[in-house]
Amino acid sequence: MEEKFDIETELVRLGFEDQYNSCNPPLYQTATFRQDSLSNMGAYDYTRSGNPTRTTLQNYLSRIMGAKATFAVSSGMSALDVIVRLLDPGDEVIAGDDLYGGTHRLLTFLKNKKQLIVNHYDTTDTELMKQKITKNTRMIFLESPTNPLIKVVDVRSITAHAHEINPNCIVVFDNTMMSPVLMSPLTDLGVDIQYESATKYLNGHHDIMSGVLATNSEKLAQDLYFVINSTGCGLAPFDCWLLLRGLKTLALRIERQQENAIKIAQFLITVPGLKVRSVALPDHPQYELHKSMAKGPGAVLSFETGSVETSSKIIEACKIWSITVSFGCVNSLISLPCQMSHASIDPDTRAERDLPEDLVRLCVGIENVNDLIKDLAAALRVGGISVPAQ
Ligand SMILES: Cc1ncc(COP(=O)(O)O)c(C=O)c1O
Ligand SMILES: N[C@@H](CCSC[C@H](N)C(=O)O)C(=O)O
Repeated sequence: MEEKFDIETELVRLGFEDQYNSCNPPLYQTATFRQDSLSNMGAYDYTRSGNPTRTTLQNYLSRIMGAKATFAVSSGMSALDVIVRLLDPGDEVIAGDDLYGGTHRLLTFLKNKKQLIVNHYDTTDTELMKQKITKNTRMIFLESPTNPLIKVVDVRSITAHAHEINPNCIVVFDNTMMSPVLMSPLTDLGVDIQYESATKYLNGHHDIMSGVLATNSEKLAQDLYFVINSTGCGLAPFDCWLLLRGLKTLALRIERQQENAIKIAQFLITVPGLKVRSVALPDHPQYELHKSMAKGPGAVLSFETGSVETSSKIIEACKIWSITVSFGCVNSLISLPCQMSHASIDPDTRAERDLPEDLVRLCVGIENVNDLIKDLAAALRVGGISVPAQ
């Protein structure tokens, strides 16, 4: 059996074979492959069905994610689209009430078309989840920590319970907020499918859109591949190549982003009047639960100021923090989720789910942390907030 190393080593080791021993994986920028003869198609015929650069990426991701099979597709949302196609009309699914806005949008679209029965619950309430999961629950969608409220879900208990009630229930976990460096839901928490928006940490440079799906079930792997090949959402070769390049520095980037994020959370709690949400802070209500599932808090945090006007002023006064959706990139981003990433959740639903309109989300990058804190402190003052001298 091939020796397996820690993820920091696996990320730079790549571990692929090339006829010329090239140090980096070759880019097979081709749509089609010639056949030797009519009867011998060879390993590849058409890039929608498979491409060697995509195979290199997928094998590498499988080692990193502890998966039997991994697939790279054109975005995080297309990963979710592939997953929901495994369901039959009328199937019952359970989803969190603080899922990423785009996830909520796709599930609501399918619900409104009467293709699925979708019920949203507070997935941080494990007892409630245990009551709601029945033998008819076909799929459960979980995220932890949630984006943008940073709520933590007991993934292990919910998954074990779901499998006990219905062994065919597919538990799907969106690991975009943590990445495989910080959390291994497939191997450690027992979920059936792990997916991530690789547009975020995995790539880390905001120059491609991509999604990855991973599973340890051969049956699910076959079904997922069938959908990917049939719909043609497999990641294009050049984007696979860029993702391979970005992945090599994943552990380093996360380490630095997380270190900066912890210092920023510690700075924000010294500012009177702000309600800070971060799993880096021991007073987070599920600090211990998060620690039991992940190796660190990640680099996304949020805070409330008490008014949308104040939050907007702060966001617009930042010089280093750019007003941008997304996260997981090397540069620091600031946003107002209700008007940006989560605008696709209608205002009534946002209010019902206690998603504060003034919530500011910070996605911390690799810059000098003192510069980031100074910039944020100056912006908070522009917003009329008194900031203690650092
Ligand atoms: C938690 C989470 N999951 C999935 C997605 C979808 O990923 P993508 O933008 O790559 O389609 C996003 C962001 O877009 C996200 O924040
Ligand atoms: N206009 C986009 C918004 C993308 S949000 C990206 C990211 N997941 C985040 O949380 O910032 C859309 O309609 O999807």
